[in-house]
Amino acid sequence: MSRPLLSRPLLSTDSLVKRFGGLAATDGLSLSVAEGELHALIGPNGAGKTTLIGQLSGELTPDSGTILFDGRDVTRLPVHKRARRGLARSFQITSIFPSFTALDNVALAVQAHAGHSFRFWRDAGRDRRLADPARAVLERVGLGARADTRADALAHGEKRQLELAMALATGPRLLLLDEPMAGMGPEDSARMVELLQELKGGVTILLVEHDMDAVFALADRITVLVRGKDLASGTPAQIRNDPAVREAYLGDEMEVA
Ligand SMILES: Nc1ncnc2c1ncn2[C@@H]1O[C@H](COP(=O)(O)OP(=O)(O)OP(=O)(O)O)[C@@H](O)[C@H]1O
Repeated sequence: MSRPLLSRPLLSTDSLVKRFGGLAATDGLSLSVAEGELHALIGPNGAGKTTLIGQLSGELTPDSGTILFDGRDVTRLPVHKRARRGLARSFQITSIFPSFTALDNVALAVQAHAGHSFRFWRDAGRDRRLADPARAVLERVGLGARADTRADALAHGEKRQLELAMALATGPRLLLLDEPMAGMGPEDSARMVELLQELKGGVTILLVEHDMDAVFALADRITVLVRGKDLASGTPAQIRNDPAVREAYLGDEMEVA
């Protein structure tokens, strides 16, 4: 049974196309993400998931088609203007300042979003207007006890939690998460699933993830991308039972989901 979208989608694409030379990495894709849902995007390597996220965040410009966010056309809007409107991509670990504490890193993200022009940005964590909300976000992702630890002393899983905290600190309405479990062991993955479970509903999430157990545990809806096209979209149960999906992609992996 398909779940109707109760409201207009928070994010949608219409006939989106992105080519790299002769290859259509995004090939006429129309996708919609409803407010409040956790929508997972899966597909084999090279299916075009990262390319799509890049276009949604504004790092890549589509060749044609449109992207609507909250009813407005953002197709040509730069990254920072989309972020201002609440469309945020989780920061990559490379954007963490390694010699700063977890708190300072999050405080800087709060500051960047608030648009304050503080002069001493190295001391962002000492300004209570930044530190208080930053601490709250660190608590939310389970890093409260690590606030004063330098980022480079955090374990890999904690760094990914920190990235998530930095994205949440910008107060997004929709979070784009590109493989948040990548490189994690089973314990950290389980912790991240728990964390996303807690965030679900409060913020709309578009999740790209290869970990099928995580995807099927978390997603309200799943879109399967193959060669830049939407092979199938639906609830986890619909996707699990879709013969075209099983044939084209999931095969045996579905047995464990
Ligand atoms: N900058 C680029 N220049 C040329 N080709 C690219 C570029 N970025 C991506 N591609 C190609 O576009 C296709 C889609 O790549 P993309 O990284 O979006 O897939 P993906 O689904 O994210 O894959 P993976 O699961 O392996 O991360 C691939 O064939 C890839 O080689």
